[in-house]
Amino acid sequence: MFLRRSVTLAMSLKNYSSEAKNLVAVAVNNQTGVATVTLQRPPVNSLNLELLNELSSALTELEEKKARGIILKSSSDSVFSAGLDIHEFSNTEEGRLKKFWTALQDVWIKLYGHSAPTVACINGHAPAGGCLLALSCEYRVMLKQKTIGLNETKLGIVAPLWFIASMENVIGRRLTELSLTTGKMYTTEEALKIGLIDEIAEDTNDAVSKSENFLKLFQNISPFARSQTKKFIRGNTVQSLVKTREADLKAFIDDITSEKVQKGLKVYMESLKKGK
Ligand SMILES: CCCCC/C=C\C/C=C\CC/C=C/CC(=O)SCCNC(=O)CCNC(=O)[C@H](O)C(C)(C)COP(=O)(O)OP(=O)(O)OC[C@H]1O[C@@H](n2cnc3c(N)ncnc32)[C@H](O)[C@@H]1OP(=O)(O)O
Repeated sequence: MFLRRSVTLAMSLKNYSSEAKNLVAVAVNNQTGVATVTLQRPPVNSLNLELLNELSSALTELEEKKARGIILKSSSDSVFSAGLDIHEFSNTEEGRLKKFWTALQDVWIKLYGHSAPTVACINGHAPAGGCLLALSCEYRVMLKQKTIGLNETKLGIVAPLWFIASMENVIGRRLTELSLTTGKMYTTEEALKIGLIDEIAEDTNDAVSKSENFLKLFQNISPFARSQTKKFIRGNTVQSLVKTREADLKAFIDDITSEKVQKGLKVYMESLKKGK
């Protein structure tokens, strides 16, 4: 059993916030060193700039404090995350769109390449950016009767290459192509069948317990050997974004601010409201 450093043990329960509201809560189990990171932005945990900034800070701190595992979950049993907050796409505040996309890039780079083993406890629906967060983890446990997928084409937008790579590295190129071009949302049972998720859970307690069981696999593995191996496997995917961040940001801003995409998003948001 490899012991954790005492500095990690000092970290118990902490909320991260740049505002009065806490959109991400982090609780570390002092016995195991496993951190549970909970997204808590009702009603649907849509990812806005503030939430992404908090998540990014939490991931940095868990890297510095050498967390022994990370479980990413939602405070709601209905939605894991509805993906990017669509209101951010029409935000006209100067520089915010740039900050928003940069924060998303930061979160993905940190989560995808984190030294700690990571599990997505998908205790709710996980469309688009919600699916991206889950795909960035090493293992996925999902509640039954939910949905998951990269549905960007349904909104008339194009998933960037790093979204595609995240999916392709889990389910392979052929299924990724089919899934993304059709904007397919998979049910939990379908997702298990194609390997998009690893386990199905009855409820959130069961999902957390299954996530913890996955992390126990590493109890007797050297953290250095494990994280270095992960780096070898994931390094190229992370670097492909790190090296092209500016071009990726420009492509996002050009695409999302185009008249055609803005019109499509407006129609999509209206259809979401009508769906009630
Ligand atoms: C050409 C070269 C291009 C190069 C490429 C470069 C860049 C590409 C450009 C852009 C890429 C951008 C990538 C985007 C990824 C995303 O994540 S986009 C977001 C996609 N998300 C969705 O489609 C999810 C939509 N939501 C739902 O399906 C449902 O809400 C739900 C999650 C299944 C939950 O259902 P439930 O019934 O519980 O809740 P409601 O539907 O009633 O929703 C409650 C409330 O929340 C609002 N809402 C839902 N989702 C979002 C969201 N994503 N953002 C903001 N707001 C959201 C919904 O409208 C309701 O609001 P209310 O009516 O005011 O109560």
